[in-house]
Order: sequence, then C-alpha cells, then structure tokens
Amino acid sequence: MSVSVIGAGAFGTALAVVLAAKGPVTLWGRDVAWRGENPRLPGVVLPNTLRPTDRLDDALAETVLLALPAQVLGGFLAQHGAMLDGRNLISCAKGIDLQTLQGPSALIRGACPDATVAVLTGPSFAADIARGLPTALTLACEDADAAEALQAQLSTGALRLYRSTDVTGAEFGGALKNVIAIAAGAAIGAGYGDSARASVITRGFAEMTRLATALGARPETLTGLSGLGDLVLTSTSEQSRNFRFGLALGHGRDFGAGTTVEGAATARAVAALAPQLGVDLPISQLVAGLAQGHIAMEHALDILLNRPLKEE
Ligand SMILES: NC(=O)c1ccc[n+]([C@@H]2O[C@H](COP(=O)([O-])OP(=O)(O)OC[C@H]3O[C@@H](n4cnc5c(N)ncnc54)[C@H](O)[C@@H]3O)[C@@H](O)[C@H]2O)c1
Ligand SMILES: O=P(O)(O)OC[C@H](O)CO
Repeated sequence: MSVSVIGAGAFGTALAVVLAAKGPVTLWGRDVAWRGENPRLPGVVLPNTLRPTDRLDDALAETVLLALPAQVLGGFLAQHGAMLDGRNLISCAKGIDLQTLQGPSALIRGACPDATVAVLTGPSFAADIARGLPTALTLACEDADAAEALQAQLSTGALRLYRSTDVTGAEFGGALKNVIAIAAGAAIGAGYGDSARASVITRGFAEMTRLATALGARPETLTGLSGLGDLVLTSTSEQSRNFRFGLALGHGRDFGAGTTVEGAATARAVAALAPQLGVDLPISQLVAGLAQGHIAMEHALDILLNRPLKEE
C-alpha cells in the first residue's frame, strides 16, 4: 500500500520522514518551496524517498495521513474531500472542530463516506519521531481488520503502534489532553507548584474521561497512550506548545501568534459540548475562559477552589 501525508507542518513532516525509511512517501503542503529541511522541523534532513509536493493530485496514495491542524481540517475536506474519498484516511489532528463540535474522524466521514477512517494519536513530539527516538502511539479504526493492516503498514522499528477499535476514545483523549495541558502550564506559570499541577492532571483526566465516555468512548481507552499517556507528556514538557501557552497565561505574558495551540480552540468546543452532554468540566471551561481573555488568571484559582466540596 502506498502512503502519502497531507500537511507539511512539524508532525506531518516527522511522520513522512520515518515512513520514508520503509518506502516512498509523498508529503503535500501548501508551501513546500523549502528544499532539504522544513523550517517547522529544523535540523531534520529529508530522505531521498520523501517527495514534497504542493500538488494535491500528486499526493493521493492508498493510505493518506491527514496531519493538518483540527481547525483547518473541515475547510480542507469541504474543498478536497471528493479527491480523498475511497482511501484509508488517517487523522493525526488532536482537536475538536469549533464549528461542528465534532472530532476529526466525524469530519472525514462526513466528507468522504466511502473512506476507511482511522486516527493516529498518542504521546509524541514531532522532533522525537523525526530523530528516530522510540515512540508508542495508538492507531484506532472501527474496522478491526483495517486497524491491523494499517498498524502493520505504519509501524517502524522505533515507532510502535498499538491498535484499537475505539476511535472516539482515542481521538477525544488526544484532543482533550491539550486543554488540560494548558491548565497545567498555567498552574506552573502562575507559581502554584508541582502539587497543584498533579491535581490539575488528575482532575483533568477525570474530565477527559467524563466527556469522552459521554460520547461513547470506552473508559479503558482513556487510560491508554492516547489519553493518559499523552496527557502526562503534554502536561510535563516544555516541548509542548499547549503547555507553553499555559505557562504564558500563568505568567501573564503574550504567546507568539502563528504557533499551533490546539487546546485553545478545543477548550471552547468543550465548553460548548459540556452543557449539551450534561457533564461537569470546570477545568476545561476555565481554560476556555482564560484562552479567550474572558477570565483573568488572578481569578482562576478562586473559581476552582471555591466550588462546593465533593466526593472524588
Ligand atoms: N508537532 C507535534 O509534535 C505533534 C505531535 C502529535 C500530533 N500533532 C498534531 O498534528 C496536527 C498538526 O500539528 P503540527 O505540529 O504539524 O502543526 P504545525 O504548526 O507545525 O503545522 C501546521 C501546518 O498546517 C498548514 N496549514 C495551515 N492551514 C492550512 C490550510 N488551510 N490548508 C493547508 N495547510 C494548512 C501550515 O502551512 C503548516 O504546514 C495538530 O493537530 C497537532 O496536535 C502534532
Ligand atoms: O506541542 P503540542 O502541545 O501540540 O503537543 C504535541 C503532541 O500532541 C504531544 O503528544
């Protein structure tokens, strides 16, 4: 099966680099005028078996990894879905679409009804994957046979994929951890300390589980790589853009525009979903308010701590 990657950002390029060790890979991006090294992934030399292109019709393999940001995916599919239909389409985006409040797999299914839809998610920084460091991810697809075939196709010596049929659990775990990582960063940035961060991670994980299971996810998926695994990575590493965005909020500093911070828009989507699903998500709703500037950092702690005491 041939492979292509749509989206020449850090993650799409990193995946293309490692998969190109197994065979030819085409990488589509809007602007691939750079040659040899993608500025979004500095220091990584592209192998000869990786072919960048800005022509979409030139990048339509049997298996297509969609590595665009979540808020961009819907528009891209509306424009190009027909060209992509009928293939194995694997979402690598970690977010919830603000317009539809859907995860990437539902967007893909809507635009490409004859595709086999899967998600690839889990704890992984693009720079680590591109350097060939050992990484374990979840490949989720409702069709168990397709999941097994894609797992074999996309695993490499250092990139170890575990398969799952719980697409909702895998993709919502990956999206929601970004929101909680912002909260963890804000707690550290504001000087609340490591104990407070551990509370945010733990109570945030409870929120992730509540929301994802209300949407039909299996609870055990949330304890796997795509949920807890990625939450731990993203809430504890300054390599994470979501964590660094939270740090800036906590410090009261501006954060560079143009950096992909999936958790900011996803927090707003979560805040809209919570009342629809009847779930209580105080940390995520706080992040939505902070990210939009509706809540000031100095009030954030009071909002969380002044809620009624409850059973764990
Ligand atoms: N970077 C990581 O370490 C990492 C790891 C795992 C998953 N992800 C996920 O992968 C997704 C992409 O993140 P990234 O890190 O590659 O982002 P990035 O900021 O490095 O790159 C985003 C890319 O999207 C392109 N883009 C933006 N709008 C577009 C449009 N309308 N049409 C076509 N292309 C457009 C940009 O040109 C850029 O190449 C996110 O959902 C992220 O959560 C990233
Ligand atoms: O840099 P972030 O915060 O988008 O995180 C990247 C990956 O999702 C970590 O698994």
